[in-house]
Amino acid sequence: MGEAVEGTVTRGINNIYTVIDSDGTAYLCRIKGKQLVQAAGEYNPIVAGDRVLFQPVEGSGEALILERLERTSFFARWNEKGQRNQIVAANMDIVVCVSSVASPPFRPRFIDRVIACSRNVETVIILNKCDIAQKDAEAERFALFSELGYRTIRVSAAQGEGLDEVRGICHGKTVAFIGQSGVGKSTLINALLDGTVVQRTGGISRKFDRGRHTTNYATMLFGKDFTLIDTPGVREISVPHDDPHAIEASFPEFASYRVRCQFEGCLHDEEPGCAVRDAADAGLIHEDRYESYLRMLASLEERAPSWAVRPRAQRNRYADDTWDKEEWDAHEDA
Ligand SMILES: Nc1nc2c(ncn2[C@@H]2O[C@H](COP(=O)(O)OP(=O)(O)OP(=O)(O)O)[C@@H](O)[C@H]2O)c(=O)[nH]1
Ligand SMILES: [Zn+2]
Repeated sequence: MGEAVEGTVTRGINNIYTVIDSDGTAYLCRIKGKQLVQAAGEYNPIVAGDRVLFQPVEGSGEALILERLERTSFFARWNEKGQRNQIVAANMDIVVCVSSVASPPFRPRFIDRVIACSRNVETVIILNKCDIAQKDAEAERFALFSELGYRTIRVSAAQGEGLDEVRGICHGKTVAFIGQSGVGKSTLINALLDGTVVQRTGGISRKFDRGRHTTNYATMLFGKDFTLIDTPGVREISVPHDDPHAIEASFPEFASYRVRCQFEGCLHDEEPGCAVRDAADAGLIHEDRYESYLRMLASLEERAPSWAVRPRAQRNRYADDTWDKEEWDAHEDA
């Protein structure tokens, strides 16, 4: 066994992970002892972008992963089938949400959810297929994102419009691309890489790559001066089950009102004296954004697994002022 070294996971397929070391040498890895202490009870222990400590088996090109290092950021979603939170990619500098003017139809609430699933990382919003005419109401809802402080870029991947601006934000960064199926994410990524993808995974990983898996897992791709994490296109996205306040944090327009809510820890639904709801009623917060927020909150309620703290239960605790931090922590640990 060689010495343990740090590396970056470029992808994982069926418990076989490709990890590159600081020289760019690729190793095929399994997890030592089948389970990582850091990942007990998680849907998937390691994803593209993870930093790991691994131990090469000399001369074999293979290695064992010993430890997952702490993530600086991640993209998480609720996996309906697995009934668990699923980390899709980790340690990215930017999440790019790719949406489209049409086919599939523009869905701003999908974008809202992508923002809520992006943890500790900036979300940049791309509107693709701008060669197709957009309805005024949809253009206005899209423009709202930049008014709220998000970077937005209008592109046509097919016609090459806006790509330089996308390259500009990717420069020197690791950028994860998330999008609904059909928005043109692959077309966009191919255009960005423009045939310049630096193949760093080596030939060895191909023997494990049976093709059909490739679109089900996130994969790191190396461009000339940026790194992309391509993620599978999805039809739906649900926010992860964790502290409901994490969702609220993805609505920056609530910030100036929430401090005036009657209850500390208000989730801005039916609580008495909610300043956020009042602001939405008065048209100071865009009604569709508020509705989008309420739906995310409701999804935590309706689809909550047994271990999750339900927002309503939490609100009731606030309301009668018997909120118990220790109880919350116990749920979190379970
Ligand atoms: N009009 C127009 N069509 C585009 C544009 N970009 C992509 N398309 C088309 O949209 C369709 C879907 O493109 P893909 O790149 O395969 O979409 P995707 O998001 O990778 O889809 P998944 O593989 O399902 O995740 C294709 O028919 C593309 O030709 C664009 O800028 N304008
Ligand atoms: Zn409130």
